[in-house]
Amino acid sequence: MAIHLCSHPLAQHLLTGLRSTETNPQHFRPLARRLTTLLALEATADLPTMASPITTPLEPMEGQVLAHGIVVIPILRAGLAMLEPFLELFPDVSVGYIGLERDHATAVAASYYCKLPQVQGCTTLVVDPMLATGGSAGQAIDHVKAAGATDVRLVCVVAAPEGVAAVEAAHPDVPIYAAALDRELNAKKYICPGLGDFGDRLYGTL
Ligand SMILES: O=P(O)(O)OC[C@H]1O[C@H](OP(=O)(O)OP(=O)(O)O)[C@H](O)[C@@H]1O
Ligand SMILES: O=c1cc[nH]c(=O)[nH]1
Ligand SMILES: [Mg+2]
Repeated sequence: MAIHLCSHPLAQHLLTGLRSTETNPQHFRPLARRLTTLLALEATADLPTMASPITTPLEPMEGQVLAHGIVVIPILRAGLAMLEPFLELFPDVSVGYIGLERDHATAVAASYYCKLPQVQGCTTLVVDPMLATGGSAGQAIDHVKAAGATDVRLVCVVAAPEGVAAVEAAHPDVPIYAAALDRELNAKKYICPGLGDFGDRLYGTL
């Protein structure tokens, strides 16, 4: 499976807080932000750099800067929880938005919004905390590839084996970064043990 799991102990500590029913939206949001910082670093650890001549206060030297632009695309609405840490780490990023919502009965995601920046030549990070059936992530990746993205990465908090398999089958070139690979989907296509509906936990909706 093309999944990279974040091995940092802090990631598991933060994820445990997100999973607990005792965590209300007020505490859920900062936990999600802190965990995303770790995931963002993991998902970008191999970004290419290029030489940049600079002068320190002592002497000239050849520094290194990021070689390509970065695009971040949160899948609305839960993916919004993961945007801010990317903006803090990479202030130059361009941001696109893809709106997708699963039908409560069928769990099939329908698209309701798509606004993408220029993606050609950039590293495009699609961010969505939950990879369940993989329907939402697969559709989002279809959109960004149709816009010309080639280096595409998917960053999630919790993945289900079913979603990983679906993304890997449709987009074998797209690596997945997550904090956990959970056991399975239940009959309603929720991830178990999971953390419930991320969007509802984030925004206090039901
Ligand atoms: O892998 P899938 O089976 O497609 O499920 C994952 C999707 O489900 C959730 O979104 P939801 O449809 O609940 O929308 P929301 O973010 O607006 O709550 C989640 O944020 C993912 O986008
Ligand atoms: O477990 C799940 C599955 C899909 N979406 C969520 O927010 N949680
Ligand atoms: Mg939801």
